[in-house]
This record gives sequence, structure tokens and C-alpha cells, in this order.
Amino acid sequence: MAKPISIEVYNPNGKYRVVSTKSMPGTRWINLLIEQDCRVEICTQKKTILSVEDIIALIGDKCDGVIGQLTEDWGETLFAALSRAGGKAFSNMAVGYNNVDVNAANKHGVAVGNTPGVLTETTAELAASLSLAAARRIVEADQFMRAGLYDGWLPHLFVGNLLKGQTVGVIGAGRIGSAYARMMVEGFKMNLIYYDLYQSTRLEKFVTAYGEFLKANGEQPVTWKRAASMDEVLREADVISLHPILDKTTYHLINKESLATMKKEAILVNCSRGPVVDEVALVEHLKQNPMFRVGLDVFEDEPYMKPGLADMKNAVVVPHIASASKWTREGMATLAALNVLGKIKGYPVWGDPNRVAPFLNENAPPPAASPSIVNAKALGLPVSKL
Ligand SMILES: NC(=O)c1ccc[n+]([C@@H]2O[C@H](COP(=O)([O-])OP(=O)(O)OC[C@H]3O[C@@H](n4cnc5c(N)ncnc54)[C@H](O)[C@@H]3O)[C@@H](O)[C@H]2O)c1
Ligand SMILES: O=C(O)[C@H](O)CO
Repeated sequence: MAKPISIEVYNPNGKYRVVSTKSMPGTRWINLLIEQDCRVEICTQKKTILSVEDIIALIGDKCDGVIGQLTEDWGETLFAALSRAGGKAFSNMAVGYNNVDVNAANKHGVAVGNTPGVLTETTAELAASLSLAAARRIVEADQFMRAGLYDGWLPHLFVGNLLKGQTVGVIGAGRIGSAYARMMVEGFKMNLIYYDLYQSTRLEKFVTAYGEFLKANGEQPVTWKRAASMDEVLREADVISLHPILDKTTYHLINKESLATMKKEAILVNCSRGPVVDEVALVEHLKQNPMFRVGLDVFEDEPYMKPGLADMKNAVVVPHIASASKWTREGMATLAALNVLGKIKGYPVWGDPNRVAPFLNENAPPPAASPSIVNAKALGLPVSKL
């Protein structure tokens, strides 16, 4: 029998019961639910990662929808519990939904929402920050200063890599990968090589136009290339950033062999999901190649790091904060709440989950639609004509 869980309740007499497994930034998401007759229950348990049993206790006997987190295991057990409680909607407060068994949700007729678009630039900015921090050894230098070791300028002190004119490689040039590529090309005049299952025509056009602009101004133009294989990116790029989804095809995409393909002084950044990189192989590679550097936001066994990683000076590590800007996190909460609300109210699904701005405008009511339901097709949900 699961222990009772502490909650905070808003609008206790609301008709629909919506549970959020965590407190989320901002208040707009709560107000939007309340305005539509929802009783909102927020779990206040002081435990970072809730277990399946904890969430079953939160769902209880009657629950119309749940907003959950990427740290939770949303599989058969939870979707069965939600369905028994009369629930028809779940939304991750994240764009990635590798923690969700969508087939199990389909089986129980539960709509699964995610939060694309609102975190694209924020996440890309963190990937760019990690690229710079690794290239210019910022964390090592900061620690050196704080340790009182600086006793004067030296020609060899913390020499790193210049980005201008080098090649940036992007693996997974979707929303975030493309935004990161644009930042690195435009900001640092890097040439681009990318690998994705699909061609990114918009990104290619952007780099072409920027190259022409530079040329017209008497500067060396930037270039782009769509690689035929991931190995081509690994061989040619000086900075490589990983932005694919995590699925069977991308698990350990970066492993001992692929690391060996990269340049000895390359920089690898991962803001996608930890298991895209074989972290044991990475630690070994970092040990053997002190000039190879990484910037990691995500880890294979989150919240843990594989043994040895914390000791590596050539690794910059941050705790999965890529989407952590105030605007983005408040927007993610809003989108997640509206995904759940839309299904409860019987609204259609928004036609283009990449165009979420109308849901984020605080000065107007949001459209009567769920912004992004990943299994809309499987459930046969109607699509909004707005
Ligand atoms: N660290 C964070 O806080 C954070 C924040 C946001 C997103 N993410 C992660 O980033 C991922 C990408 O987000 P997005 O919004 O850009 O998604 P997206 O769907 O727009 O982009 C993913 C891209 O990966 C490509 N892809 C899929 N399989 C591939 C493969 N085997 N090889 C190469 N490319 C492949 C797809 O074709 C697509 O273009 C999310 O799924 C999530 O896991 C992490
Ligand atoms: O997938 C996501 O959205 C991130 O990991 C958290 O923002």
C-alpha cells in the first residue's frame, strides 16, 4: 500500500481533477486550468524522483489528467491506473518523451502530450554555452582562480580552441540542432556539417544566405554540408553537438568506435539524452585524450555520473538545465497544462506543434486546442483548423 502523498490544492470544487506530479514555474498554467473548472492538485512531496507507486497514489480513484516529468516511468502500470481513474490525458513537461510508453498509452486510450518549440532556443543556447566553456576551458580556469593559483599572465595558461573558421558538426538537425547550428555559424563564423535522417532545407538556406552576406562584406564565406553518414561528421568536425531524440536507433550512438573516429582535439556536446553516449567509453576516451573535451547536460544514469567522469578536467558537466530559462520553463508548464486541458474539454489537436506562440501569449486566451499530442493519429483525435 503506497504511503499518502502531500499535495497542494487549487480550486477544490472544480469539476475535473488534474494532478501535477511536481510544482512547475509560473502561475498561468494553474490559472488556465482553474478558469476551465479544474481542481488542480500539485504534489509537494520532498522527493525529486517519484516512483510508480507514488504516482499511483497521486492518481487515486478519480483523475481526469496528469502532468508529469521526464524522470518518471510512464508505462503500462501508470496508464492502466490513470485509465481506471477515468483519466484520458497525460502530458510530459518536456519535449522528449522517451520515458513514456506510447503504445501502453494508446492501449488505454490516453493522449500523450509534450512541449516542443518553447524550449528550442533556450536549449540551443546551453549547447552553445557548453561548446564555449569546453573550447575555452572556462570551468577549469574558474576553479584555478578560486583556488588562489593565479600568480600572473602566462603564454601557456589555459590555452584552448578558436572556433572561428572551424567546423561545427550537428547530429540530429531538428528544431534544437538547427537552432544551435545557426548560433554557431552566425555567432562564430563556423562552417557546418550535419547528419540527420531528413534534409534540413531551411538550415541550408540560412547558411548559404549568411555565407553570401559575409562574402559581400569581404569576409570568408561560411559553408554547409549534409553528411551521408554520421562518421563523416565525426571525422570532419571540430565541435560536435548531439541533438537527436533517444530511441533504439540513437542509443549509444557515440561509443568507443565513434569516439576513436573523432579528432583528438575535438569537442563533444550532449544536450539530448544521456544514453545517446556510452558514458563508460567516454570516460576512458577523456582519460586517454586530454585535449579532447566534452560539455554534458545529460547523463546515462541520471542523476548519477559514471565512475571517473567527475574527476576529468576535460569535462564540463551541468545538471540537465538546458531548458532552464524562466520564460521557457513557464511556457513548458503552460503547454503541458493545455495539452491535458484540451483533451479533457474535447478540443481538437493543434495542427502544427512547432507553432506554439499563440498558446504562450499572456495577453490573449489560448486557442481551444491541445498544443502537442504525440499519439493524436493513433487515437484518431481531430485536428484543429485554426
Ligand atoms: N537537455 C535538455 O534539457 C533537453 C531539452 C530539450 C530537448 N532535449 C532532447 O532533445 C531532443 C530533440 O529535441 P527537438 O525539439 O530538436 O526534436 P526534433 O524532433 O525537432 O529533432 C530531433 C531530430 O533528430 C533526428 N534523428 C532521429 N533519429 C536520428 C538518428 N538516428 N540519427 C540522426 N538524427 C536522428 C530527427 O530526424 C530530428 O530531425 C528531444 O527529444 C529531447 O530528448 C533535451
Ligand atoms: O526533453 C526535454 O524537454 C528536456 O530534457 C527538459 O527540458
